[in-house]
Amino acid sequence: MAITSSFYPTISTSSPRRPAPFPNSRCTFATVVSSQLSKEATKSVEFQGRVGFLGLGIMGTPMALNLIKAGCDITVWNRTKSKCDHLINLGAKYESSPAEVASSCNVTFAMLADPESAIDVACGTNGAAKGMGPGKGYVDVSTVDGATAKLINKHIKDSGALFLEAPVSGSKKPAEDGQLIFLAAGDASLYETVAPLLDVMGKSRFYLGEVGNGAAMKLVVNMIMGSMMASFSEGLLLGEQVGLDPNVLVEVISQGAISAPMYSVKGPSMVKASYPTAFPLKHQQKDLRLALGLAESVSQPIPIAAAANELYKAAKFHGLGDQDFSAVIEALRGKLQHPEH
Ligand SMILES: NC(=O)C1=CN([C@@H]2O[C@H](COP(=O)(O)OP(=O)(O)OC[C@H]3O[C@@H](n4cnc5c(N)ncnc54)[C@H](OP(=O)(O)O)[C@@H]3O)[C@@H](O)[C@H]2O)C=CC1
Ligand SMILES: O=CCCC(=O)O
Repeated sequence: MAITSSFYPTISTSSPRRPAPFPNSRCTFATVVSSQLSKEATKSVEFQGRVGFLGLGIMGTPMALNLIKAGCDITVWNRTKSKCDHLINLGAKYESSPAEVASSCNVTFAMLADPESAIDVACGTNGAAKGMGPGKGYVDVSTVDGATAKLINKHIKDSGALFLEAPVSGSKKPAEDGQLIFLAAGDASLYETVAPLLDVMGKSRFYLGEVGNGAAMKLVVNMIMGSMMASFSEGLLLGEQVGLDPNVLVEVISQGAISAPMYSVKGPSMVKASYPTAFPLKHQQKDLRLALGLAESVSQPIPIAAAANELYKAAKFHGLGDQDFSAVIEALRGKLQHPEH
């Protein structure tokens, strides 16, 4: 059924059965692919078709794994092939390029690092667009800017296929638990088709209308998150300097109006100067950079985010890019200097 509303949030972990969109596909649904997986599977999927997954990093791996657990017929590709091995051992197929994955699948998801890699994987030589065509769909769940999403949309649409951007809110643990929040925009019929797959990987999904709106929503959310973490870092260090117990400070914050899961989850590790990577700092800085571009496009001042971005840049310059974004606190300890100083 065509979707006419430009904005409607839905919260769902299951979908009604609908006619098979890909009648010739080899996918079965609601089947468990191995006895090893059957113990872990928490959701099954009502989706008939072969599903491609490009990009098996911190997020892509657990997202694809949840699709396998739910009984999907998955084909994977990753730039570093060794990262495919675990999923291949669990039943995933492998193709040696994004184009071949797209060619062999009905819908293909992509979870890439940044705009450059998202464009290269979708539109480059042997990119997914080369394997796309009528009846297929491409869903980019990477965090990119609107211009990138629109460029990829054009390449995919030029092939006759459908396109959806669907960046996610939620980090490594929600990805593992199938608790992500999808911020989707683009072809409404593709959104309907892949809804059962989004419901396997996530706890909720929002359809936001035209391509670019998903990226904008994601960048605004992550701009706020980056500033919150920078501000939290300042508070922890100021408290430390005036002799407060940082663990008590974290507890006080958790009981008040500014309580946030992020502070309760990350705070105790930050107090120990430990930053196990869930959301790499380099990606948070990328999102602040992209949010600054978004703000520039409408002449909206965002001075807090701009200041926070400088901290993340300094932390990245000093080699903390692959650590968790909570390592931004190190840029405030007085030991790191900004690269331009
Ligand atoms: N981690 C998190 O908490 C969240 C991340 N995101 C967003 O999701 C996306 C992925 O994040 P995450 O999984 O953490 O990132 P990772 O850095 O763990 O993974 C990045 C992926 O992109 C691939 N990649 C990077 N550069 C290229 C390239 N030039 N060509 C082809 N592939 C490339 C990597 O391949 P290879 O293995 O070969 O390096 C890897 O598969 C990012 O846009 C991020 O902002 C969104 C929500 C939460
Ligand atoms: O883009 C990363 C978001 C991380 C989160 O929502 O916790």
